[in-house]
Amino acid sequence: MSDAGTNGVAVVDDAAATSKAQQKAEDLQRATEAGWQKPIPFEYGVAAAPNTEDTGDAAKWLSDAVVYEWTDDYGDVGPENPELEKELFEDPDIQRQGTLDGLKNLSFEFEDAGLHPVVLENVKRCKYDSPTPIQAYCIPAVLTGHDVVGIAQTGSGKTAAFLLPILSKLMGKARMLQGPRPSAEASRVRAEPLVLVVCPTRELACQIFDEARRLCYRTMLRPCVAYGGAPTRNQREQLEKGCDILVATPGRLMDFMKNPSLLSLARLKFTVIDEADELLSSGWEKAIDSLFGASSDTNVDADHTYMMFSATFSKEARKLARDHMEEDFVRIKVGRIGSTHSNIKQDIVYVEDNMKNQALFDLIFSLPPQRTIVFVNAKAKCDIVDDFLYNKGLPSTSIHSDRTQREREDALRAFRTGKCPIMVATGVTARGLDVANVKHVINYDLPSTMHDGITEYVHRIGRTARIGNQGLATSFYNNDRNEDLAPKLVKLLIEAKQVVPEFLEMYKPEDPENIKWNDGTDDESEAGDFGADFGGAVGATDAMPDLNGGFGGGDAPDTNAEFSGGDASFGGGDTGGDAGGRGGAADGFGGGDDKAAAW
Ligand SMILES: Nc1ncnc2c1ncn2[C@@H]1O[C@H](COP(=O)(O)OP(=O)(O)OP(=O)(O)O)[C@@H](O)[C@H]1O
Repeated sequence: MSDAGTNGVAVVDDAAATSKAQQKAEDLQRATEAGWQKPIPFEYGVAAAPNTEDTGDAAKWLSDAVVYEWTDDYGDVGPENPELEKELFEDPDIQRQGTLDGLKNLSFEFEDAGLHPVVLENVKRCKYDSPTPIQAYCIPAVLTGHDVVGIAQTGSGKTAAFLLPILSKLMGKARMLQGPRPSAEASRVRAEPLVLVVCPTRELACQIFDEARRLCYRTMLRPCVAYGGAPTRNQREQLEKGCDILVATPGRLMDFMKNPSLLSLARLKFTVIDEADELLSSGWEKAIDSLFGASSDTNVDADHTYMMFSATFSKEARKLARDHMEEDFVRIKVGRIGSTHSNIKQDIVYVEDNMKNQALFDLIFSLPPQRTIVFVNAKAKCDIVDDFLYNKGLPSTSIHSDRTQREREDALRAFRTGKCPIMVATGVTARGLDVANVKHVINYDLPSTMHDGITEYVHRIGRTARIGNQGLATSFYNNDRNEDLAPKLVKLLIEAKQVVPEFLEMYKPEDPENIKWNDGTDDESEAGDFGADFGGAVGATDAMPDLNGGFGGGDAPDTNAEFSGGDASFGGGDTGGDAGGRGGAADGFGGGDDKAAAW
C-alpha cells in the first residue's frame, strides 16, 4: 500500500515533470519559429562581482572603457588610433539617426556652428549629419558664454547639445587649462576637472561618458566617469590619471568630493545638470545646491557656466535655475515641455491586471521580433515578468535598482548588443537610456500618478523613436489602476495626434482642438504645476530665428531671447537589464544564438 502510494506520487511527479518539460520545449519552439533567438540563462553566481574594492573578476566596468591617451609630444591634435576609432565610432550598436524629416528642418549645418575643427571632425565620425534644433540653439548660446536651461523632447540629442560647445570652447585653451597629469615626479594626480556633468542614473552617466569619449577623440581633454555600485578603486585610478571632463551620479560624486586629495572642483568652468527634474525630485537638492557653490570648493567665479537639461522641467528645477544662474541665462525649449514625439505610435489597450501576462505574450507574438522594453512599476514585478517571458522561450533580461551594478551592466550590455532583445525594467532605471533600434516600448504597468504619472510616461515611451526613428508604445490600461492618469493621457494622445480608444473617450477635453496645459510655465510663476503635470503651452510659439549665418564667426543669434523651436520632430528612447531568480542554466535553453547583428 505504502509502496503503491509512493510509486503513485513518483509517477505523478514524473508525469508533471515530463509535461512541464514538453510545455517548455513547445514554448521554445514557438518562440524560435517566430524568429526569436534562444534565451540566455543568467548565472549570477558567476557574473555578479561583489561590490567591493577587490573585485577580482576579469569583466570590464564601464568606467574603465578606453579613452584617447594623449602625450605631450602631440601638437594640437593627436594622431589617429584606428583600433580605438573602430571601438568608438564603428560599433554596430551605436544609435543612428533615422530618416524622418524632423531632424532636418533647420537650414544650418555643424560646419556653420563655429565648432573647433577637431570637435567637428569627431561629429563627422559620429555620422551626425546636421544639428538637431536643441543643438542648433544651444551651441551658439554656450559658445557666447551664456548659462543655459535646455528643454527638449526625449532622444533629441541634448547630450551633444552641451558637450559640443563646451569641448569646442575648451579646445582653444586646452593646453593652458588642462588639469594636472601624472609625471616622472608624481605617478598619481588629483583630478581637477574643467567640466562636471551630473545625472541621476548610473546607466545614463556611462552613456554620457561614452559620448564624451567619442567627442574627445584625438584631443588632450580626458573624460572620466564616477557612479555608484561599481568599485571605487577603478574609478579612483582613472581620476588619478588626470581628468578634464567628469561625468558623475550625485552619490559617488559627493563621496569623492570628501577626499580633497582625489578630487577638486576649484577649476570647473562648466557644470551641467542633466535630467535636472529627476535629480531634484529624488532627494539630491542639497547635493546640487552645493555644486552651485553653497558648500564645496567649486569654482564660483563668473567664468563658470551652468547648464540644466531635461525633457520635462519641474517647479523645483525652475527655481534652481532662477536662484543660481546668471540673470541673462538662455532658456531653450523645443516643442511643448513634456510633449511626446509624433514619431511614436501610441496604443492604449484595455487589460485587467490578471490578464496582463497573457496580453503581453499575445502582443509580443503578434509582432515580428524586435528590440522591446517592458516597463513595470515594482522591482519584484520586474523579476516576475522577466521570468515569465524567459520561461516562454523568449530572450529577455531585466534591470532594476535592487540588482548589483555588475548585474545591471551585464543586463544592459545583453540588451544593447541584441543578445537579449527584450528587457523588463522599472521606470527609474531606464530614464535617459539611449539604445539603438528600440522599436517597441510596452507599459505593462502604466506609471502611477504617485510617481510622476504622465511625466514618467513621456520619459518611458521616449526610449523608442529616438533621433528621427520611428517606434511603437503600447500601454496596458485598466480603470482600477489607471483612471487617475486618464485625463492627462488623453490630452497627450490628442496632442500627438494619436487614436483615443473608446474606453477613454469620456476623458476627452471639451475642446480637443484647443488643449490647455495648466502650467504657468511661460512666466515661470510659482503657481505652475508642471512638475506633476508638466503642462505648459510653451513650445512651438515663436518662429525659429534664422540661424543661417548666425554662427561661424562667433556671431550668435540674440541669446537673450527665449527660444521656442517650432515643431521639432524627434523621438526618444532606450535600455535594459537582467533576470532575477533564474539561477543557473535553464533546462532546455541555453547559450542564445549569436544573432546580435540582426538587432
Ligand atoms: N545631430 C545628431 N545627428 C544624429 N544623431 C545624433 C545627433 N545628436 C545626437 N545624436 C544621437 O542621438 C541619440 C540621442 O541623443 P541623447 O541621448 O543625447 O538624447 P536626449 O535628448 O538626451 O534624450 P533623453 O531625453 O531621452 O535623455 C544618441 O545616440 C546620440 O549619439
